[in-house]
Amino acid sequence: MKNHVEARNVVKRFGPTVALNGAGIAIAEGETHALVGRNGAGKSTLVSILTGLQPADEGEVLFSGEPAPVLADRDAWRQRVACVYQKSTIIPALTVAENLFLNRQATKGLKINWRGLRAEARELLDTYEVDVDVRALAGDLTVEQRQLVEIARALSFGARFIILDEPTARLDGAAIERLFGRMRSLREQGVTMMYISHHLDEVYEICQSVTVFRDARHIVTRSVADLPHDELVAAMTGEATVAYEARPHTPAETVVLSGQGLTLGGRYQDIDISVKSGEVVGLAGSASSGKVGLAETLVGLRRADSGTVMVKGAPVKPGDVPAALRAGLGFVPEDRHHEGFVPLLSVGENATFPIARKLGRYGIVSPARRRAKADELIKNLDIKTEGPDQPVGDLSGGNAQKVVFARALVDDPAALVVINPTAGVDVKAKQALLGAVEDAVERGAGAVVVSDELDDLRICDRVLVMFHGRIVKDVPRGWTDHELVAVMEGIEE
Ligand SMILES: Nc1ncnc2c1ncn2[C@@H]1O[C@H](COP(=O)(O)OP(=O)(O)OP(=O)(O)O)[C@@H](O)[C@H]1O
Repeated sequence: MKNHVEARNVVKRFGPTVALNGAGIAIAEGETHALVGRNGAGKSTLVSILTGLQPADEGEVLFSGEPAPVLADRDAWRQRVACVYQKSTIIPALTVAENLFLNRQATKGLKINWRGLRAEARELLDTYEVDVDVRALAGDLTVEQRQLVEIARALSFGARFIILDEPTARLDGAAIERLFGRMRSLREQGVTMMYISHHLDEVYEICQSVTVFRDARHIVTRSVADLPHDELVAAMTGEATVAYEARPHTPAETVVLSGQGLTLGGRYQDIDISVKSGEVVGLAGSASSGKVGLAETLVGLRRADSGTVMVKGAPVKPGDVPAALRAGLGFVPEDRHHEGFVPLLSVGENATFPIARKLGRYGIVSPARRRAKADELIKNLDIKTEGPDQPVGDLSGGNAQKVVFARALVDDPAALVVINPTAGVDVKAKQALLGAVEDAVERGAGAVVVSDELDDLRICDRVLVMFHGRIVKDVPRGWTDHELVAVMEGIEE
């Protein structure tokens, strides 16, 4: 079969870091090809080179056997390749129609023909069966809708190669199935796709072949049918890895975090929740269940219309994150780009932010102490970085997530609230992060784990399942996937 896309012997350096070291990939026409590897392996760097956003230092990129266009020729790139990123390329303050026709508006003379623009946008979305209002602001779309708009936009430029970079990281089970349905039909129409994910079961479900990168190099390319799961993991990590075993906990009687009578219009109603020292409580449910809104209320990112949040028995000022942190909460937010870290600050500054007061006198942080603490966190969470002084914005996605985690743990919180804690982290790093939650719990913290991942919920002593804004069931440890999913989907109570 002909190769639709090829990257050969690509080298890319960022200062002292070699992000790609002679790596390559060959993607056959019409296939869905997975690219997997640990955090920092070089996947996103390859994406930026395959989409013409960055030049390679060495090596070449070919589309259908022809050399890639020069970087400045954006139109030529758009006709060849598009990427649906974790972070959207869509502009939130513009409408869907404007986003679709940015830089190619239907003009009448010098004036933009808005009616024409909307009609064209509607026609385009209809062609690709995307049911989204073209007048809606892109910022108001759900993650799923936004991805569909991005795919339609890519196809409308004539691109027959689409890269999906961790597209399921923020989708619930039903939305993932819809995305896969759409990917299958794109494939039937001959579209070639590259699929990046840390969910290896998805790779087996939706891809025909897989390429593994490790430490900036190409390790193997194989048909998924010929590469069993354990061999795939071994290729990624360079060693045999066993599945994570959740540990038993012994909760104390003391309640460290509770919410009483919490209601937030349109999100959740009449919630009572309490978490003991030494206990892990899960929150599960579909995207509309209210679980994230509830967790965000516990940490002060949202303010409930009524009800109280208490940490260690004392009420916390509603809707006030600093007050929640002072009261003893540590948290990992859903959107690390907005609430998680400050990209221009260093790994050390971000990770030790909550304890800045304690690291130096009179509010001045001693650089030596910050560095020592940061070194410890980098080692414990296995963060791949040049060192504590590197800006977090330069880290790979999964490693940035670990910095957010480090920050949540740094002040020995009485209660930990983590939302989709392992989003974007690799199979081995997941184990390190879940282990870090269990370590904190063994030191006496209580934890709330909000997740779409059943594997994350396995460390929970009980899982509260939410449905349409209410807690419908308190499921003790020992559930099967099928049982929990049935309750989450409201099929079974
Ligand atoms: N702009 C940059 N400046 C400095 N280093 C960078 C930059 N971009 C990437 N890197 C480094 O290059 C390496 C490869 O990163 P890349 O983002 O490609 O990894 P990845 O495989 O996509 O990881 P993840 O699974 O975490 O998303 C990392 O060590 C990262 O820190």
